[in-house]
Amino acid sequence: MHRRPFHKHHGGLWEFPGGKVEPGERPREALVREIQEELGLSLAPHAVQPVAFAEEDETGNAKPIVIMLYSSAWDGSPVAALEGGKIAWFRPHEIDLLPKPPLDIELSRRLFEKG
Ligand SMILES: Nc1nc2c([nH]c(=O)n2[C@H]2C[C@H](O)[C@@H](COP(=O)(O)OP(=O)(O)OP(=O)(O)O)O2)c(=O)[nH]1
Repeated sequence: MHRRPFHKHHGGLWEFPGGKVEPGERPREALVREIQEELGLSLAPHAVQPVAFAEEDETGNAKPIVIMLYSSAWDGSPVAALEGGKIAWFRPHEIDLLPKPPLDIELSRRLFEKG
């Protein structure tokens, strides 16, 4: 998980690492780029699999946010939080207890929900 830098929106909260999709990118390409930029990890695009998505339910936001969660296999270890904040590994029950932004709360529920 990545703890957002304190000066940013939702600062100090723990989120799934990632970032915004740029124009002309597919979401999974954005994820591969962001994980390289933020963590120094190379993901193979074909190893990236969609898991869930969560969307803001409030109306009135000019740019409503949708976050897509993917899982992936990888080689190596994350280098550091290269763009600020902090990274750390947690077990599912620990992720439940972390302070998270609203959509990451929703995504972690989906990720760990039992069939
Ligand atoms: N992870 C997460 N982000 C959220 C939620 N709600 C919400 O408005 N956001 C905002 C915070 C950020 O502005 C944006 C996520 O973009 P990002 O991961 O690239 O964050 P960032 O602040 O580093 O981006 P930037 O604007 O500095 O480029 O979405 C939420 O529930 N979870």
